[in-house]
Amino acid sequence: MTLANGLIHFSIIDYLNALPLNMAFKDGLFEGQVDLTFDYPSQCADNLASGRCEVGLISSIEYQRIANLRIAPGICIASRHEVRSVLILTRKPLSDVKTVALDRFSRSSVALLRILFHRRFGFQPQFITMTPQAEPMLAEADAALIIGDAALRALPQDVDHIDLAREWNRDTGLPFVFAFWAIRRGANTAAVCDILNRAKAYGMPRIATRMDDIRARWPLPENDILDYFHTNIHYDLGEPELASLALFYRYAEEAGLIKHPSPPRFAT
Ligand SMILES: C=C(O[C@@H]1C=C(C(=O)O)C=C[C@H]1O)C(=O)O
Repeated sequence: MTLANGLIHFSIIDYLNALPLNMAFKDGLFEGQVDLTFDYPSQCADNLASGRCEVGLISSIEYQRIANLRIAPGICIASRHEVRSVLILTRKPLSDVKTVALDRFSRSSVALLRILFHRRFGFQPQFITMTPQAEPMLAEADAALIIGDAALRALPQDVDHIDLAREWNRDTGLPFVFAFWAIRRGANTAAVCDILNRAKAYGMPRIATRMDDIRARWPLPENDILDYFHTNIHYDLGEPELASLALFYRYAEEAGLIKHPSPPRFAT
């Protein structure tokens, strides 16, 4: 489905972690070719599923829930050790947690948390889904899952912070792939991949030169922002990331979160 005006419709995450991938879109590099919607991860996936967009930056788990997608090769939002922005805040050891408030904008991290409970403890706590705000979440539940920009804000320090990428890496030795670009069947995949590759090459080298603008929107210390992009998050989808995705999908199936997983298929 190409929209009536001939533009390709992209649904894009607007968290700090997506900036290296979306800066070129924001700077208008593809004006006249693309139509943009900025949304939360869960909504990007829903837009792709419903056909409201042709290309979405979506939670990796959603690839298994939406038919006929192709993944843009070589690009993802992933973390090797600590991601810093996908956190379980908890007052109790996880084995004692009975209720978890889930960030309503997440899908991959929700699946990752459920896999962690399934594999480590063999039970699922009760879940409620909430807007990501630590205090109200922790007033309702023993633990809270918070992702993205909300996890980078000041958080209560009198609770434990568990970094989900670190937990995954401890258990598997692998990075974790939170999100990637997925393209609906019928879209011009060559044109889309060209845009996405150009956007990826454009964003990262400009992060350091845009620091004032970035800090106006995300008021964090400059070094924290640079560390986040250089140490916590990475954007290359290669062999370790593919191995990780295969394991993530297998565990998700074992935990009853998805049906038999299809292997990742890439756009050409
Ligand atoms: C690393 C992150 O990855 C995110 C986590 C997602 C999810 O849990 O579904 C989706 C997109 C990414 O923005 C983050 O938000 O901090």
